[in-house]
Amino acid sequence: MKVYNCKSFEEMSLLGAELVHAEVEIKPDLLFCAASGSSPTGLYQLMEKRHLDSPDFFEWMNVIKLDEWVGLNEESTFTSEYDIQQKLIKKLDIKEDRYISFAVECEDPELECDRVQDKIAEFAGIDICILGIGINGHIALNEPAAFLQPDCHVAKLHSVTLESGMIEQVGVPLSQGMTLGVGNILASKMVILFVTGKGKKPALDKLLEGKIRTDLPASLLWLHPNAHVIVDRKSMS
Ligand SMILES: O=C1O[C@H](COP(=O)(O)O)[C@@H](O)[C@H](O)[C@H]1O
Repeated sequence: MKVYNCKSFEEMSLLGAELVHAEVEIKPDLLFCAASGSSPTGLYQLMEKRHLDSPDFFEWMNVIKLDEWVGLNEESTFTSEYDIQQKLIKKLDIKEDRYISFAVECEDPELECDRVQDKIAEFAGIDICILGIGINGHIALNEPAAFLQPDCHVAKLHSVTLESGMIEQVGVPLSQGMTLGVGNILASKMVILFVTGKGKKPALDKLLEGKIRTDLPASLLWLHPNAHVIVDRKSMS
């Protein structure tokens, strides 16, 4: 795992964009896993800029959504779907047949996770996995626990996640999410974790201890040969 200390959110995002763009140049039809939330926002803006400069740069890229809340409806602006559609899919003109996504409204979330797991297998895995870190050290919705799950699964949300600002605004009680598992993340050819935002310093400090622990799911990235942890130091103070 390689750790980069950046002076600002902008520097962090620029470094992430350099890594992503270099991979897309080599493999234009790669499978890109997109996290929702605020951490990758700068990266997505730089990808949009690249798309505006070279409209065919992302033409063959495939995208998969990292996670989704269970219990929201398609009209909600709090879904990961809404976030990723607005920041990435629409901005890069990603075609529907190049986008894999946990459906927001599904009768059986477990079956939906199986469907997404099969889709990943069809692609022989993810090429680039973009992650943010939760205040409690979660990656995607793999929450701190005694055991972590390798494949796509329905996750019970941790109390710290439930207390996060966004969930409190949703207005409906949430308790679960659909998420890629830690096996899907670790099997990705490249992982980029953005560490930025208020309240993330304790999780970062624990991560940098270098111990692999299931109560800090991000620490599993120490096992990955091509994981890039990009820290916005300004937001850590
Ligand atoms: O709960 C979640 O949090 C992380 C981090 O969110 P951010 O807004 O601080 O970037 C996010 O990456 C993850 O997808 C989401 O499920």
